[in-house]
Amino acid sequence: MSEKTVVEYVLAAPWLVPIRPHGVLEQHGLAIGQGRICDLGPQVELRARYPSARWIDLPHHVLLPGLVNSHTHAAMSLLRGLADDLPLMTWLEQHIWPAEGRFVGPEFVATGTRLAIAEMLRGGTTCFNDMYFYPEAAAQAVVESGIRASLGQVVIDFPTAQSRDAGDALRRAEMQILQLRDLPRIRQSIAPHAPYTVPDHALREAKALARSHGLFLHMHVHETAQEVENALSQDGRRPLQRLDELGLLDEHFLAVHMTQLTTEDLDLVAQRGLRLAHCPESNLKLGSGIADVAQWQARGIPFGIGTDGAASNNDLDLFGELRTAALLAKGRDGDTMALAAAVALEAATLGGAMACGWGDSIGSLEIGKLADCIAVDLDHPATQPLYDPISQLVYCAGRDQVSHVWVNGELLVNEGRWTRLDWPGLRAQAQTWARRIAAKDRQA
Ligand SMILES: CSC[C@H]1O[C@@H](n2cnc3c(O)ncnc32)[C@H](O)[C@@H]1O
Ligand SMILES: [Zn+2]
Repeated sequence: MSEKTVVEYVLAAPWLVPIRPHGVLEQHGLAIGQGRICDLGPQVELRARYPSARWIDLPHHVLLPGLVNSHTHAAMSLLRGLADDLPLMTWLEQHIWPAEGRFVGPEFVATGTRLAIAEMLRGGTTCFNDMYFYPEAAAQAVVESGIRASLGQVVIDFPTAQSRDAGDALRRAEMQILQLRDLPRIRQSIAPHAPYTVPDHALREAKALARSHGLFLHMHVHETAQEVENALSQDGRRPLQRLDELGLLDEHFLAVHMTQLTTEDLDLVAQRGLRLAHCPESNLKLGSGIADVAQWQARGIPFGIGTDGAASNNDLDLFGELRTAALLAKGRDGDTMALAAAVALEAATLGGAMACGWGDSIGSLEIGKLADCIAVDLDHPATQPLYDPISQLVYCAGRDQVSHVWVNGELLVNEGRWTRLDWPGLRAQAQTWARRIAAKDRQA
């Protein structure tokens, strides 16, 4: 930090989980100034060092980095509950894609993204990695809300609300990258939807575009067994192998889902340095499979945790997702260490930050990092008595216990209430959309 940074306030709590280094610090505080963490240390020392800074006491709370949602389709919050209990391709082809074709446009995306941001912020998510149409409308919602996001420029090779085919989508992406480039708290990716919806030439172009702008690729890969089987019968290769032969796979590639990996696939993922996004609840609900996160860890493959969209999850609750991830891995393998609590929490914070284009700037509470931070109130029957705050956070705390949320040092949730957001107005807009969508759905 520069010598001149002025400490504006100090957050003080009985427990602080910095993520890096591992462990729990007791009676520590964070000094914040100009949107960054300027100091971190025992409260007695911070009091002496910054006698005139505003002191914010959080007497029953644990402070930790804001959670990072490594994969979502924020605007799909408006399609929550529209089609449940279906496998992926039936869900997409018979319900979601027709609904998106009818309703998606900039207004839909702006309202849906605002609704998703409201839900995510209240639940302790300070950054999300999005893949959806009209990212410029999502960007507007991000800027006005104060949250942080990586927004994907979608590439898909069929007619959608926003483009005719993959070539058209790529041309649009190229222009939009420049439009969104300098917006605050926004980074971007190129997001080819999936191996089965984007042809080789467009994947090569997507990679070239990403490279030329220093962006990462964000793609659904090996989500279901059917995806892999279809690719094998149509093309003779597994999708990952095809992506590798096209030169796409490296540390700037975020592969989402990855529930279907052989030993050879896992070796390739590790060799190429891919980053993965684990979305256990969406994978369960769509019956897609269960990712082998123990093998990911055994090979040192970095990963984050994502909710996927609210139309397949059906919530954007990263605390719930964390718990599902930690429990599911143990049940899958009969191994209680398949995903330990502290590892799951690291994936939902630092792992997500690294996977979604934010490098080392967020995801842990360390001096010099951006001040994205949350307080969870442990004075609740669900989290008492207390032996280990990390255990409480992963195995029993609910998102309603998130009391305060700061992004870039700005307080966006104060004692469980949004500071910037107009909830009655937003709820009315979301309900207007729901009436329209339900009316059409009844006609169909
Ligand atoms: C091209 S914008 C994103 C596109 O993806 C669809 N989608 C949502 N969830 C999933 C999923 O789990 N697998 C594949 N595709 C998904 C969404 O409806 C949009 O059309
Ligand atoms: Zn998805």
